[in-house]
Amino acid sequence: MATDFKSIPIIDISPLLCKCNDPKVVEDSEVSEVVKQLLLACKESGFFYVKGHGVPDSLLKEVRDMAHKFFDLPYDEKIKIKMSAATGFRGYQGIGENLTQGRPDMQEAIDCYREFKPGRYGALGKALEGSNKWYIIIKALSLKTLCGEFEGLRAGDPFWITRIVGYPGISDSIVPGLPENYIGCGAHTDYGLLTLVNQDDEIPALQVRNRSGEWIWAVPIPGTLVCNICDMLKIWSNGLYESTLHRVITNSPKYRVSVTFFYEPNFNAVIEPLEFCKQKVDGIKKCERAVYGEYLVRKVYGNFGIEYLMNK
Ligand SMILES: O=C(O)CCC(=O)C(=O)O
Ligand SMILES: [Fe+2]
Repeated sequence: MATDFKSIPIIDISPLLCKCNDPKVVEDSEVSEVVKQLLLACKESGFFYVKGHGVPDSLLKEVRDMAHKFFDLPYDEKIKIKMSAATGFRGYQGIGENLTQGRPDMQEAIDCYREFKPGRYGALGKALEGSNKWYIIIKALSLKTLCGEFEGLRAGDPFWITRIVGYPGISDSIVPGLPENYIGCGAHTDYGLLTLVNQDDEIPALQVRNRSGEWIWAVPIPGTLVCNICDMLKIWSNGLYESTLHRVITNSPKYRVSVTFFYEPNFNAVIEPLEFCKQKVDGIKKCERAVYGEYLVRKVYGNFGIEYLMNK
């Protein structure tokens, strides 16, 4: 359970980046300090900003600018990369097509998933077979270089998802009958391990819920990425780390974009609380096991209303 945090910490991870290949990294006091801050954030709120991450500001902005350009296109252009069950749920979805807990979100988006050979993940993986579309995806995945060294080396075969999301400003909205503060994305937790959010400057929209139920703003801080712990990492840590509810509120007339990179476990990974995390609470198992791919596919079907997609 998250604590009653009132703000989200900003953590400068540059010592970790500089020294991660140093054989004496575990003895380094600067690195220990970063690890201490990360541990605290993972336990207290499950959210933190990172700075000193090594992704140039200009690249983060270029990706957001490209997203704005795409969403500015006429609808007929955008649906040229339309998402459906037939595209492996990859591509463009219009405003209100994404559902959170059955309710339409006031957003449009492009979804991309790691590409893999048809058949690689058997019957379960079939739902997500397809190829990603459009150039921005390549750019958005520049963020992936951050995680690149994990692939094949440390994490084995991680899955990933990228969402490029556009939230129309209040007055621009083409959807009639909206409430005053409308929901760009309903309250949810993320599915995999770690999320990195590259959000537009100057438009507060992302909110994170603390234990008392208060919504704490994750206001944009230029040059930072917002990071949050996701469901699979919560299970692995036996609930030591929090996968915290968050949502996106639109109360600005400005169009906002966010580009989110979700770093995930292997598609077939069976996720169970790690032994040493159970030992911290007298061996008690606090989270149920999950198979990541099953969990993801169930969520994807839930988000888009499978009958709706099958009939399109
Ligand atoms: O737009 C944002 O700031 C975050 C979106 C989000 O929470 C998500 O896509 O999972
Ligand atoms: Fe999220």
